[in-house]
Amino acid sequence: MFKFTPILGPVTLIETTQYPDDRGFFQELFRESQFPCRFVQVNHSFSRRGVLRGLHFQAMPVPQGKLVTVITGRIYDVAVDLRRGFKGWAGVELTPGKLLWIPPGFAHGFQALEDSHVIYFVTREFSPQHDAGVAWDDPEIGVRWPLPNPILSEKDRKLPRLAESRANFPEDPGTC
Ligand SMILES: Cc1cn([C@H]2C[C@H](O)[C@@H](COP(=O)(O)OP(=O)(O)O[C@H]3O[C@@H](C)C(=O)[C@@H](O)[C@H]3O)O2)c(=O)[nH]c1=O
Repeated sequence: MFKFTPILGPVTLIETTQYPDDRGFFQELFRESQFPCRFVQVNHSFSRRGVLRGLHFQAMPVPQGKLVTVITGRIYDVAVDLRRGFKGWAGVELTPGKLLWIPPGFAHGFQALEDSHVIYFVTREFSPQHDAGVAWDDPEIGVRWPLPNPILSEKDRKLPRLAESRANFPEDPGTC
């Protein structure tokens, strides 16, 4: 069983039913009949508390949709609407059993609120030549990150602001 809650346009929070018993619990994370997107790659990253990854997207013609969740820990997950220019952002806390669907055309980033294992299913294979992003702290976007002094990758420290990267924006990224 899944509960779908729209967060920002097509960005959707998905809550899955957990079936606890003496052993622990069972949950479905994805079922094609409930959510008809095709996923072609599954990623796993581990982040220590305070780590911030983002804001990333895959440029045209290979934009990626992402279905993100945590296996252990807690993250603040952020989607930024970059379809035909910046249209807003949304953030939601994810814990095990909660997933966020981030469609193609949105940049994605998260900050780990605890040591967290994150997994996400993506709709296109990773293409290093199309790997793109915008600065996590771009004031034009104005994401309110929960923890100060984030731990960043070298790459994320150098990402351009929106104003310098508009040419990369996905114009018509499709829905899935
Ligand atoms: C994303 C990705 C990275 N890599 C490699 C490239 C690099 O050597 C190493 C680490 O890559 P990064 O520093 O880009 O990893 P990371 O900063 O975790 O990038 C990820 O951030 C989150 C927010 C997303 O939304 C993802 O799509 C992805 O962009 O892993 C792959 O082989 N396949 C992949 O799909």
